[in-house]
Amino acid sequence: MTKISEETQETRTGGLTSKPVVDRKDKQQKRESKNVMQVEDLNLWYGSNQALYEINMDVPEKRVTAIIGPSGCGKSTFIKTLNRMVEMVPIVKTSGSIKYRDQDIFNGNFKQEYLRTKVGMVFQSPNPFPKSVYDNVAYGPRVHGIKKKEVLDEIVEKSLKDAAIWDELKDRLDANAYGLSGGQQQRVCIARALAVEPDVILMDEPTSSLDPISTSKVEELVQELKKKYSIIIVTHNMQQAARISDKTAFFLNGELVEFAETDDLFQNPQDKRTEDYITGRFG
Ligand SMILES: Nc1ncnc2c1ncn2[C@@H]1O[C@H](COP(=O)(O)OP(=O)(O)OP(=O)(O)O)[C@@H](O)[C@H]1O
Repeated sequence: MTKISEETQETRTGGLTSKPVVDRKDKQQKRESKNVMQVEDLNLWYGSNQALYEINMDVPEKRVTAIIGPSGCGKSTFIKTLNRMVEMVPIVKTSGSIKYRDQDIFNGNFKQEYLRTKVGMVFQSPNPFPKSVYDNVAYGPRVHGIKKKEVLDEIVEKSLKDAAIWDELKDRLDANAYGLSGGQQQRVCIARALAVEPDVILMDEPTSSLDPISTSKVEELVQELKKKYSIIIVTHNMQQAARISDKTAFFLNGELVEFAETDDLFQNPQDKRTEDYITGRFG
C-alpha cells in the first residue's frame, strides 16, 4: 500500500510534462450509477495565463468527489468553473464543455441564476451575513420570492436540520450569526446553501479554518449530505480526502493527472506524479 503523507505543503512543482488523466473508466462505470456533471476538454485562462488544461471529468451523483493537489494547481479555479462563478473575474476565458444534467451550462439559454441555485457553494472561511441565523437561511428562498412565514419557517428548520445544527440553534434563531463559533457559522452557511434546494454542493476547503471538533462535525455532515446531494470538495488535507470521499481527483499544474475511486488512488496510484504527491515527495 502506498503511504499517504500527513500533510501537503504550500509549494508547486515544475517541469512535469508527461500526459495527463488516468481515468479507470471500466471500474468506474461498474460502480457508478449516474453522473450529475460532465466536464469535457475544459481549458481556462486568466488573461494570457492558462490555469486549466484539457480537463475531462464526470462528477458522480450522490457521492463525494475530492479535489487534491498542491497550492496553485487549479483546484479552486476548477470548482468555481462548475457554477461559472470563476467568470466574475473579467479576464477569464474558457473553452470546452460542462454539462449539468445533460445541459450545456455555457449555452446562452442556460440561466446562470438557475445554475447557481442547483450548483451551490460553501467557501473556505464561513461567510454568514451580519443577520440572524433565521435570516441567513431564509435569504435565498426570499430572493426566490418566497414570502409566507410558515413556508420560510419550514425551510429554515429543514435546512438547519439537514446541516446538523438545528438542535444547537433552534432556540437561538434570532441570534446574530456572527456570534456563533466558526464551526457553527460554517454549518449555518451550509444550511443557507441547502435552503435553495441545490443538487450539487461545491465546497472549497470548508474545514481549513475550523478546529478538529468542528472539522469532524462537518466531515460527518458531508457523509449525511451525500445521501441527497452530489458533493465536490477541495481539500489540502489528504487524510481528509481519504476519510470522506468516494472518488478523488489529483490536479497538478492545471492538469487532471489522475481521477479514480479514492481507495484506488491512494493505495494504487497509476501515475508516478500522484504517487510522489500522496507519499509526500513533493507539494
Ligand atoms: N483571479 C485570478 N486572476 C489571475 N490568476 C488567478 C486568479 N485566481 C487564480 N489565478 C491563478 O490560477 C492558478 C490556479 O489557482 P487556484 O487558486 O485555482 O489554485 P488552487 O489549487 O486552488 O490553489 P490553493 O490551494 O492555494 O487555493 C494559479 O496560477 C493562480 O495564480
